[in-house]
Amino acid sequence: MRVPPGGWQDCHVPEPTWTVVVPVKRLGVAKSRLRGALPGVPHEELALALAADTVRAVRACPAVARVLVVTDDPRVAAEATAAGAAVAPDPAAGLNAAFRHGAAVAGAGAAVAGLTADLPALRPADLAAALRAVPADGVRGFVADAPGSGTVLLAAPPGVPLAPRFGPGSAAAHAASGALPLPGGWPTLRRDVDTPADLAAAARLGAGPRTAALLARAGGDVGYGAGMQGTVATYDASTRSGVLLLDDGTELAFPARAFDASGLRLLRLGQRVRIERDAAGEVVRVTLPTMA
Ligand SMILES: Nc1nc2c(ncn2[C@@H]2O[C@H](COP(=O)(O)OP(=O)(O)OP(=O)(O)O)[C@@H](O)[C@H]2O)c(=O)[nH]1
Ligand SMILES: C=C(OP(=O)(O)O)C(=O)O
Repeated sequence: MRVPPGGWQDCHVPEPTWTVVVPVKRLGVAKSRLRGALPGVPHEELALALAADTVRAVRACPAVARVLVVTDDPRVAAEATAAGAAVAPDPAAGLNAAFRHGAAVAGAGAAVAGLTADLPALRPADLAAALRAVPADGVRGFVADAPGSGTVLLAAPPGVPLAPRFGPGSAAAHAASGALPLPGGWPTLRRDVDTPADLAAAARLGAGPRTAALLARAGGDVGYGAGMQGTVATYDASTRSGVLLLDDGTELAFPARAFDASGLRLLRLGQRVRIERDAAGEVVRVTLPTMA
């Protein structure tokens, strides 16, 4: 038997090649639950790194023919283009509209998968295995996130509308709409990053280079904001709540219980404070930097 010109790999039946749609919010409003997760790192840098690592892994996935980033953010668009992805404008009507628009740009005959842009530990092999597990018989497949309630991937074979139902409780919504939950482990695919605790989990799995560089810049720890500082922008003594201004210029609301936990009797506007947050990103304590 003669070896084909490209070697024996030329004998493989070509696998379906997917167009992967990756929507990314404007960086200033993206990933709000992660604000302050990495002390000393501007929030937009972190949101950009999460998306850049996600897109990089998708580009490196052998089952993927094309990556389409749906965004209105100029920095995200520039990075996506440099990474070899196509960019489509955000219809500015929410996440599902962004997915639908990406699927429409991909074309009716394409195999289209929608993927969230917050998967910094994603390995191309996990994504390839999930895409290969999508049945070819007209049924959509989806992959739930690690907690099980959300969705990280929704994939529709050619000719099947993507019909995305992302948002709170999306795993149940996708199942109810007839999509099959894909059963693999794929830990780096399921590890979406919404909170500081998720970021720490992604770091343990092995974050991509952009996110890893920011983790290193922050000293290697996701501190849940411990050690983070800011100033008091507003304080309402009647509700004991207010808004803090972080050093990167972003605002963070704090509830009464965070003030109550401080033992302070009042806060002054412009006062410098130390901020402690829990693993979900909520402010749990506001103290003076001099307090133990
Ligand atoms: N293009 C686009 N992307 C979106 C939109 N809403 C959410 N996304 C992206 O969808 C992915 C999953 O959304 P979420 O996990 O809720 O992220 P998020 O809304 O940035 O984060 P939070 O502010 O913490 O809720 C993220 O990668 C977002 O960038 C939207 O309206 N347009
Ligand atoms: C939008 C979603 O993401 P998250 O729950 O991560 O915000 C979703 O799971 O559908």
